[in-house]
Amino acid sequence: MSLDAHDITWSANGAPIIDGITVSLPQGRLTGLLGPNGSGKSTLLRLLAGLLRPRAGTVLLDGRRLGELPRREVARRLAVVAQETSTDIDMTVTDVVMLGRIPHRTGLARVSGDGPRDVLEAEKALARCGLEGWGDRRWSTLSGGERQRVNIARALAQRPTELLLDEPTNHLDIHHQLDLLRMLADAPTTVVASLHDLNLAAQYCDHLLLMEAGRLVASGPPAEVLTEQWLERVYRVRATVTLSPDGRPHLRYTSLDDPSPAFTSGDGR
Ligand SMILES: Nc1ncnc2c1ncn2[C@@H]1O[C@H](COP(=O)(O)OP(=O)(O)OP(=O)(O)O)[C@@H](O)[C@H]1O
Repeated sequence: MSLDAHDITWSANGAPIIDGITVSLPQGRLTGLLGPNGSGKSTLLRLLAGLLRPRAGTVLLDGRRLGELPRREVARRLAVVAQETSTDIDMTVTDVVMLGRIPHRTGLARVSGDGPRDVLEAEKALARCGLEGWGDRRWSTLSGGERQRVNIARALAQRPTELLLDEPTNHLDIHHQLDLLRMLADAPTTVVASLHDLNLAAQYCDHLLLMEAGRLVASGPPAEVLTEQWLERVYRVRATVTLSPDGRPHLRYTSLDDPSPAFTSGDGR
């Protein structure tokens, strides 16, 4: 089970958005995709998911070109949780989660609807997202964070081998952010998630990818990627990095434009 990109590019209106990225997602691990606003994280996730076709280069699933695989196989294998969700659909939580089971239906089940396995997977997925008993709630009545968790349950119900999530901690309170990242870190699935909270990325991810202006500028374990030098260059922040006993970095930062006493000297204060 592997998902790789080789020298992929993508552009819009002649401007390069993804500029020659080569990447392999570590199998069964949680990879954090980092980078400032507009650096290309969502676009890279869409390319890896086959939702966009690279202008050049290839995306390979188990060594086979994504564009040449049967769509059904890709729909079973890859699950995507995108950033935006529609607010006005009139479905129950169970209906939404069951969407994740559609690629698995074959033969008669395509028309006969949910089978016992589908129901079981949906219930398990809801439970993993702390949503037991929520099946009859109407989607349109859910809060932003509740919708986010239902969408993640839909992706888990799909039982993907590769799970791609665009800012999955968006809308979630800190308790649910920690629960989600722990669950993703413990899952036997290959997971890549774009994240803006660098300390959470450091705490839970096995592997990090750091993007800047459409390019992948650093990749590796958190302690190799979240360095003071990279943070200053890519995010324009001055950081102090300390390592916790398990070797994971912990960051404290301030903007380069902020003359904070913690980071200045000789100014008489
Ligand atoms: N279809 C498009 N047409 C024009 N520009 C686009 C298109 N898609 C993306 N872009 C531009 O490409 C850049 C990368 O966008 P992308 O959404 O991938 O960034 P991101 O790293 O996910 O940002 P954020 O952290 O703000 O979500 C942005 O400058 C965006 O405006």
